[in-house]
Amino acid sequence: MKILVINAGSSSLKYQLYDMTDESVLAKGLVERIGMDSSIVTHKPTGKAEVTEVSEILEHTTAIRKVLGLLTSPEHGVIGSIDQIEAVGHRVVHGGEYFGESAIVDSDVKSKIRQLFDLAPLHNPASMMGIKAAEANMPNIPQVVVFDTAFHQSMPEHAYLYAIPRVLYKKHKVRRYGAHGTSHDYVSLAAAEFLGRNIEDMKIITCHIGNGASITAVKNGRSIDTSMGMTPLEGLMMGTRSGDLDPAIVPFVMNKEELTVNEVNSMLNKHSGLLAISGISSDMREITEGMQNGDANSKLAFDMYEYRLRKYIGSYAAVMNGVDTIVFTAGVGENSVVLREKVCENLTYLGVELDKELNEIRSGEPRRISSANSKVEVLVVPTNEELVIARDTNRLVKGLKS
Ligand SMILES: Nc1ncnc2c1ncn2[C@@H]1O[C@H](COP(=O)(O)OP(=O)(O)O)[C@@H](O)[C@H]1O
Ligand SMILES: CC(=O)OP(=O)(O)O
Ligand SMILES: [Mg+2]
Repeated sequence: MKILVINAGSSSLKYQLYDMTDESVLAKGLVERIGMDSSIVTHKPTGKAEVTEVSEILEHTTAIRKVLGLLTSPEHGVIGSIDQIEAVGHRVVHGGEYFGESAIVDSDVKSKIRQLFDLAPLHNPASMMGIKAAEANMPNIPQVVVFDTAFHQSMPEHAYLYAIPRVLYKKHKVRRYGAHGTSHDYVSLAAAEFLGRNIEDMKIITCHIGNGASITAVKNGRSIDTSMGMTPLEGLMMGTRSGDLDPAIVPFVMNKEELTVNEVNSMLNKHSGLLAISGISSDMREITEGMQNGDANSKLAFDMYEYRLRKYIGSYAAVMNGVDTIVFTAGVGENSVVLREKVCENLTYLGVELDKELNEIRSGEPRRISSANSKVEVLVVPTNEELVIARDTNRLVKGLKS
């Protein structure tokens, strides 16, 4: 079965086409700047040259039409016709309390995703645009949704409730949901597999640190706490998001700076984090470079990012009464040698001992970076959210057919 996986953002659309007979990727790519003056399409067909095109793409339906055109084009394509795509799998960030697992899209599922717009105003409307665009272009094939929040539905009440009037949970479902669950689930299982251990007996801390960043305590294979909250703003410091802050700062700043709700939301989501502190960039590569060139603001941004990550690792060791495995994943976690080194340097109290040479090895495979004497296994496990989405889509669509 050939499955198209779509991860739609408000102005971007990432895609991967899988052949599920061997889980190979036939092509992948990205449409950026949808709705802006010039959109950029980058298409990477396996075994053929990469193409970049600049064109005007005003909305997601056109973006998908463009992608389908590239996938079937004689020059850059990898399939003869759109009919070869048998299903589409979508990443949806927020599934609220409705979805503990993936689902086949129908009108009820769409209505629930829409009801969650309020809880994830930056993410769910974009997912819905992706779903609608896929339906418009491929009306006769099943669509599956895979939720970032699903893996975290196992959190106990004492971890997911906020200490605010309970009526807010009853009336508006204000609680912690977490995100990146597809990734935390995948890398924790891959870590257990790599170590040849049963995940049921493990205490794992998974650090998914990319553009968005979150950390999860995975005990006996289940998420028992995670740093993202009702929305993907809480927790770690991120590229452009503040992460944790005193909630009293919000009304204070709104008042002093005469900001609207939208403005303060935008400040915390898009103009904070590494970008705000460094004044240079949200990208950890540029921060590291700045730090190495002696830029004090880049160093401060790096130090704050690392410090906050280490605080969470300590607190999740506390909530699980110990930790046997720490996993680094996503853009920063998989690539930043220096961040992993700085974090581990200060975890010796847990029995962590980093092997600096192993830490410097670059590879796309799961690997150990702790020494043989370390009491805690420290691993780098490349994440693959798209593959999980393709697998879930495959499983659900096969179920539909049988
Ligand atoms: N070699 C590297 N060193 C440090 N950071 C890196 C490196 N390569 C990528 N990154 C970081 O990874 C981030 C992107 O992570 P990724 O998981 O791809 O994000 P997302 O999926 O949220 O867009 C970039 O913003 C960059 O900061
Ligand atoms: C939920 C979230 O933060 O997603 P991303 O890392 O893709 O921004
Ligand atoms: Mg990501």
